[in-house]
Amino acid sequence: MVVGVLALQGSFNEHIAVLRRLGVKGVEIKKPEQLDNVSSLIIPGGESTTMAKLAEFHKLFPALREFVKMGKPVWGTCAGLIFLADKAVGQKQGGQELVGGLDCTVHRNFFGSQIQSFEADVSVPELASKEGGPETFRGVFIRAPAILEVGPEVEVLADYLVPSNKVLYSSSTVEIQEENSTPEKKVIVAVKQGSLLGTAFHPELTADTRWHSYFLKMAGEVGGGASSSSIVAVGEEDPGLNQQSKIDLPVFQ
Ligand SMILES: NC(=O)CC[C@H](N)C(=O)O
Repeated sequence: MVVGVLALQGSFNEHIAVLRRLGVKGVEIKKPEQLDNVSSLIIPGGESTTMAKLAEFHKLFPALREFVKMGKPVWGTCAGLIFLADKAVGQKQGGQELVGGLDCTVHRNFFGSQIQSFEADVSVPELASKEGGPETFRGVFIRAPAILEVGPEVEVLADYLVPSNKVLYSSSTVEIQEENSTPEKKVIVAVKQGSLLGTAFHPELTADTRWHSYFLKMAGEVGGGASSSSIVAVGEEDPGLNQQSKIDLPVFQ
């Protein structure tokens, strides 16, 4: 099984490294025609406005939209999630082009600016039921988006209770605070809609490979390309992963 990883900008190398650890080849996608050689795609985190400009320059948008429309599995992480959303708010002036397909509205910098990036455990019941392991996942949120609204077809896979000490100060989030009288707010940070998966955080920056494994199974079901034996289950065959709860950010190895 070969998984495409959009390699215009951002953490594509880290995704390819995780795939390698799971015994799966990840190939860089930089041009529209390269999408013909893969049956699933990861759109990494990075900076969505820059990524959109590069995608436009390389004439990738029509091919990416076609890929999504054909029902091929696509996973967007962070900026990738923004790319996949039907609607994004908090965009730079003039907005930015989106691939779309995922029936949701995201706030581009929901948690504030770069220095308000953080790590937190998010609740992941569906992931734990499919992949085993703990009911929480260590989310690395780097100037992360959040999902504000989802359509009826969208399954919520993870949410995060924003604690009161993380009340946000940046101008991009002021309107969110004003709308809510209580400072605590449960926000959606991972969703699935058919063959589309979106996470607001960066699973490729942790040692826990369950989201990758989950996506590979989605890709296998649609493309018939992944046998479950080609996917290393977390905590089973890789002894290093038994220590995953102790490892926060070793990441790119
Ligand atoms: N880590 C990320 O991918 C950050 C995404 C960023 N908020 C954006 O607008 O693109």
